[in-house]
Amino acid sequence: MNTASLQQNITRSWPLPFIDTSDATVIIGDRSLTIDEVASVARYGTRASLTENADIIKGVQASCDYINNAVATGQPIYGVTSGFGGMAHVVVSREQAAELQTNLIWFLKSGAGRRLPLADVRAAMLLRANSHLYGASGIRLELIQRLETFLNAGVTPHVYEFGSIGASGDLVPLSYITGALIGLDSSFSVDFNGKEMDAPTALRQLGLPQLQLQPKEGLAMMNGTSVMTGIAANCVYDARVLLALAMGVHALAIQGLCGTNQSFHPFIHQRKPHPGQLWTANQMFSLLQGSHLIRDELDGKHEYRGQELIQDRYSLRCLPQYIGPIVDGVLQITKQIEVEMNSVTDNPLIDVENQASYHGGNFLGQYVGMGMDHLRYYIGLLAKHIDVQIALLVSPEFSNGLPPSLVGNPERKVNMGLKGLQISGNSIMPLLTFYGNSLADRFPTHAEQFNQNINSQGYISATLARRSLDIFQNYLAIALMFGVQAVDLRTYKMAGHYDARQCLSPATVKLYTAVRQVIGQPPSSIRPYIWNDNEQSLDQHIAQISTDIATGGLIVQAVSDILSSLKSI
Ligand SMILES: N[C@@H](Cc1ccc(C(F)(F)F)cc1)C(=O)O
Repeated sequence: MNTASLQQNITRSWPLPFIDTSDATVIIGDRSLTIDEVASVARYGTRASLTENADIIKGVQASCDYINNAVATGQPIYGVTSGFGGMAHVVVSREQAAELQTNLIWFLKSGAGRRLPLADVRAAMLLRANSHLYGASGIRLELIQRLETFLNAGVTPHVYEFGSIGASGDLVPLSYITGALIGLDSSFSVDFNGKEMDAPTALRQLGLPQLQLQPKEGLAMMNGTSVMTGIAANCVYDARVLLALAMGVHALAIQGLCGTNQSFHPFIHQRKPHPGQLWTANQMFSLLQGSHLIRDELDGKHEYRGQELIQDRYSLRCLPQYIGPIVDGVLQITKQIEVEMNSVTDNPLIDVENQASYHGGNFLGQYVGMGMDHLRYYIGLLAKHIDVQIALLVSPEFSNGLPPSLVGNPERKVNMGLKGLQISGNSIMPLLTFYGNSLADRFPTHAEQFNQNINSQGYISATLARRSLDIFQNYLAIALMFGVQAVDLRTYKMAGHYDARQCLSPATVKLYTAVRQVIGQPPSSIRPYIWNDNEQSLDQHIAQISTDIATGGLIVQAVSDILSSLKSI
């Protein structure tokens, strides 16, 4: 497929510098998928192939045989020989069993708003196929193969951003995927490698016939959490990258503030050994190692420093205790999303071995809803912490001697330094904590004739997480600019020149240099990043850094060690 055009059309594309996608194929069905694999197929066009394992394929067929037999013998099974939801008492005849499934697509075709990013729809298709290969859904291999064909050919159905309450999974969003997959009608449309077209035309171009749904197949396709889980998987991937970057930002800020490394001493953290706290302290310890800009007090010394406090303020000293629970929380979400990705999420489920089917509710997306609620909450907390580090940096009372608002050249009296940049950041931080509000607890209790009277709102929660991550990316760009200017000015105070590379810890030189490179302003010993206010456009720098982060560029690569270590906790 033409991945270049796919990437252009993905609203936000994040190349994956840490995944080797060269001649890789993600096999679906043999074993559990990982978040990296989902992101790799969804964003970068890595091939996805259905397993060839004969037992799995037999299982899929056996679940269809079970359904066909149940219909032929007139057994009462929800959604196969009955109406849907709050109308599940209606008996549907054998003759109408197929029509019931196609009709499901039609009445669910009620999405609203903008379109979902293509990468999220691709993740959803991959996960739907994965779920169906467990052989508990009663759906033909031929339909599952269509998901594979669409993915590998770069054909992505258009899906709306509104429509799911995350209860019967994502009924409305999945109706668009199903309608396109079978070529139901020209009102279903797709992106075909960057070209918009109606679904029947896309099928013709793929050389595929339109398909009639058979009993249970519509329900199997639409009754599930795959869309919200696909969005969530992409979001978790991004959140881990941004968490690693936030650690890099703090390491620059601590050096800019001439903080101590004593607060990260292993002795302290081994006595309160939460995994996230230990990881954070250990990372910060390494990130500051070898720095000439900090107070190196690992030997336990601490001295009076005039008007400066004998120990650092909480945003520095308690950093591991503050970020630790966020790290633990992100890891917990990662695990839960991975379980959801590798689950069968429809209803009823068919137990081929015992020739039985069970009515249940695996489609309820509460793990995703709560997970994405928490993810946004954690992003808000991370942003708030960075906001206070910036506030310390610009205030001479708290910055250990940096100029007010980090003005570069104090001789030019009209220079006001980074005031505007701080205000811009201050406009973003409250939005991120606002996005940290929960949605899962605000469900409509009366949904669908009181049948779906508890629901997760997981789909919208996941789309909000996507938005929050996009905003956070801009915020981190601003924070990095503060970090770079602060370490330049600190270098001047400590060493009499502005080239921070000579004084920073080796682990943060990489990040510092990457930012300088991205904004096209190499480090210099004779001037800091910002000397006079009128010598650069800060908004352009924010945009350049944000784009680099969004595309997994130099800046993200500069924190790859932190990211890998996060994945191995
Ligand atoms: N998740 C439900 C299936 C279901 C429920 C409702 C509707 C609709 F569209 F009528 F509202 C469709 C499918 C169940 O398995 O119990």
